[in-house]
Amino acid sequence: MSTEKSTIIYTKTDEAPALATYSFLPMVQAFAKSAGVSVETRDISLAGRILAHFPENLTEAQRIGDHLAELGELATKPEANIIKLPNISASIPQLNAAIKELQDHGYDIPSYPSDPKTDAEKEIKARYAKVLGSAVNPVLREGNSDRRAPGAVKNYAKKNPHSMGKWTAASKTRVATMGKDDFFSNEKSVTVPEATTVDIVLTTASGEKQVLKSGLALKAGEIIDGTFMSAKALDAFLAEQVEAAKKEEVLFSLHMKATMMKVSDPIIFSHGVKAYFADLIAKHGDTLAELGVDFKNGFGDLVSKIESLPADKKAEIEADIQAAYTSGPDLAMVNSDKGITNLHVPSDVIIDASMPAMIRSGGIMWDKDGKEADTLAVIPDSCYAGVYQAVIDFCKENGALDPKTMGTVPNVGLMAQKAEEYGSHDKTFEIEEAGTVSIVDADGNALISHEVEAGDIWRACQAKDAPIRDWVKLAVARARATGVPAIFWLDGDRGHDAQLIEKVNTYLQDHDTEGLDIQILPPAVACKFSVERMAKGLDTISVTGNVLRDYNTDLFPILELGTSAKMLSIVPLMNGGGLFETGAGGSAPKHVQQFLKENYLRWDSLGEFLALAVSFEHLSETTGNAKAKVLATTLDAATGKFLENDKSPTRRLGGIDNRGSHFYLCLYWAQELAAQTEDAELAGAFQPVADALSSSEEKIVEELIAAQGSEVDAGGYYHMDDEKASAAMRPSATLNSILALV
Ligand SMILES: NC(=O)C1=CN([C@@H]2O[C@H](COP(=O)(O)OP(=O)(O)OC[C@H]3O[C@@H](n4cnc5c(N)ncnc54)[C@H](OP(=O)(O)O)[C@@H]3O)[C@@H](O)[C@H]2O)C=CC1
Ligand SMILES: O=C(O)CCC(=O)C(=O)O
Ligand SMILES: [Mg+2]
Repeated sequence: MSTEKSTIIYTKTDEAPALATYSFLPMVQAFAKSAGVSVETRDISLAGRILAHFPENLTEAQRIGDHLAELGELATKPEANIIKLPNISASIPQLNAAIKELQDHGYDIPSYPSDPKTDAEKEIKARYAKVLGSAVNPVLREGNSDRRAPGAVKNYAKKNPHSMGKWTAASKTRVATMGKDDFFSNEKSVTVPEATTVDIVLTTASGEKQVLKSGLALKAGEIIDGTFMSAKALDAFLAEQVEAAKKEEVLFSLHMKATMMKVSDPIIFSHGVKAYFADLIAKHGDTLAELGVDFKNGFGDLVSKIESLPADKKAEIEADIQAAYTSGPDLAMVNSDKGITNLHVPSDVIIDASMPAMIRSGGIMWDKDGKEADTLAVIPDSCYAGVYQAVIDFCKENGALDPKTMGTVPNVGLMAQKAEEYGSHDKTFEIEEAGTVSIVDADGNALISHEVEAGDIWRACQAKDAPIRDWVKLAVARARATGVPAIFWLDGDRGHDAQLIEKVNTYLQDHDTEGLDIQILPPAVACKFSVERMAKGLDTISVTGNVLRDYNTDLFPILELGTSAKMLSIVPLMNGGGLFETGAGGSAPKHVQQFLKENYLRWDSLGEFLALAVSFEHLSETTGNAKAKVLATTLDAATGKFLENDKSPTRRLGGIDNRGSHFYLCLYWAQELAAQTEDAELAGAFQPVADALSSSEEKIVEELIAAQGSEVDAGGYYHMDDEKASAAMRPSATLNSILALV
């Protein structure tokens, strides 16, 4: 064991998790200090990432380093110990809002040039491209994913079940997917035996060769895929679904992952907007082109850009928008009070959370009047759509699942080194001219070729061999540790999965699988199998690729626990370090809105508590710091007590919120530390803290609750003012003074 400095990195992110950090981090730092552990922050918030890319525009005092790049490097080293809170994966509307706020705060950064003309503008756009979409997680995730609901959390959910909507056989909700001419059906995949370098080349009908990407290095044993979605087929499919939703009298809803699939999915989203507003766009095409409306940013781009039109022209378009709403099917709404539809902003409806939330609610979404209605959930590509249909079918047949009795479906996900679709951004292209796209190796051999037409979306993905081996190993380890069946969700009829299945079968032989139940099933079948077991109270590990890792770790937790924020989310880094993600959910923008309006933060930090305990434990193992081990076990015990006593934020003003829940965690943690007998020094140090917190309980809770009820100023949304936000999140003078003594 080395005796290197014990350091944990705690990330500064965005929105609700960032607010929670102002309250929770000082507590963590105070407790960690007693074990000689320093907890340092690094800023990977959207605002921080923007500023890091424009140092020359900023004063010395305004500059911040590229903390994301720094952590990306750290993640490849054995000493890495990083606690990662959810951050914004920005769409262009979010990026623009963050830039505007920073400019208003006196930061001289450039606006986002959506249509760059000069080289300078192109360079700015390229810098912003590094900030857009899911820019953080792929950099840090140098390991595969182990996400599960710990026993204490699962038991808490069984005892305190969240409400579930009713499901009946009469529900008209269903999933629509292409099933042909899409990424699933066109996928071709090969495993390269030796390391090589490939180019992606489009040969147009006239024989001209356009290199779309050159010098893509592949390692020996790496899987590479190529596939495309036909734009014509997509448009025909979407037009049919608009018709179908109207005919079936259900809401039209489109579910994409425009943040993580930041190249392909905004394009698909734009086709969705164009399908719904086809007549409007045909009629006003010239005006919209002049305005530079880009439907990849959603219908909201039109809504904001027509503001600059003369009043009569604007009114004409607005009337035609209303006509579109009247003649088309009702749209699922994101916010019916504000008239924001499912098609307004591509980052508002994110499939991993939107589909489970819809299923949890009994298959309903909300219409323009805020009324519940069944929905046609449009998921164009058919790689994974069948998973949701399988759950819907089950619920229609059997009624809603019951959180009091249902089993759990943890996940082991392949994601290291930008595996699969989530690593495809730099290899995804909207084809400009018909021809053949090929992946050509160093010897000039075409490994994969596709005939494409203009507008088709072509993409390549990679999955490296070492992460796949590691993933199989992790799956076997989890199956062994739990004795629960482990199902690989892989479809031999899909190009990529067929390659993966071969590797899985090979690498399983490296392990002792005697007595374990390990199966390989296509995703929809695996889902049906798992849900049927779940309903009987049985557990089943889902072992999946990167996309289903994302989908399943919201789908099952949202059904089981109400939210994926309560998940334990561990990324054992391949070089020995640990990345501990907090929960599996997003950053819940609506929590911030509520906080600013009424000084009440509903965010549940349970994910942070769980991550912190495993982080201390990992630290104790890698550095031999025995006190860190005591912090870990006492924190786990405190979290158990926290759940038992139900000290999570209540949902109403006047109950304890996020800050109150942090206080209780602190109290229980101090009590556990004082009571343990492993380390007398720690026990002695925390006895007075526990006593002080305990005797001041009433006063502290009163002070925390007294702060609620009125508007609060955090100094910003994307770029908060540390002093103001900290003051707002630490309103109990009594609690602060006790913490100062730790
Ligand atoms: N790892 C990461 O960094 C991730 C980041 N994101 C980012 O988060 C943002 C929003 O994402 P989206 O996927 O829509 O999810 P949300 O953050 O909106 O979460 C969905 C719902 O889950 C519940 N919820 C989530 N977290 C908590 C919590 N800690 N406490 C209580 N309830 C919670 C709430 O549901 P209810 O009100 O029904 O209880 C919430 O409305 C986006 O900017 C996205 O890019 C998203 C996923 C992961
Ligand atoms: O990186 C992102 O954009 C979101 C990540 C996510 O949803 C997940 O990891 O579950
Ligand atoms: Mg997710």
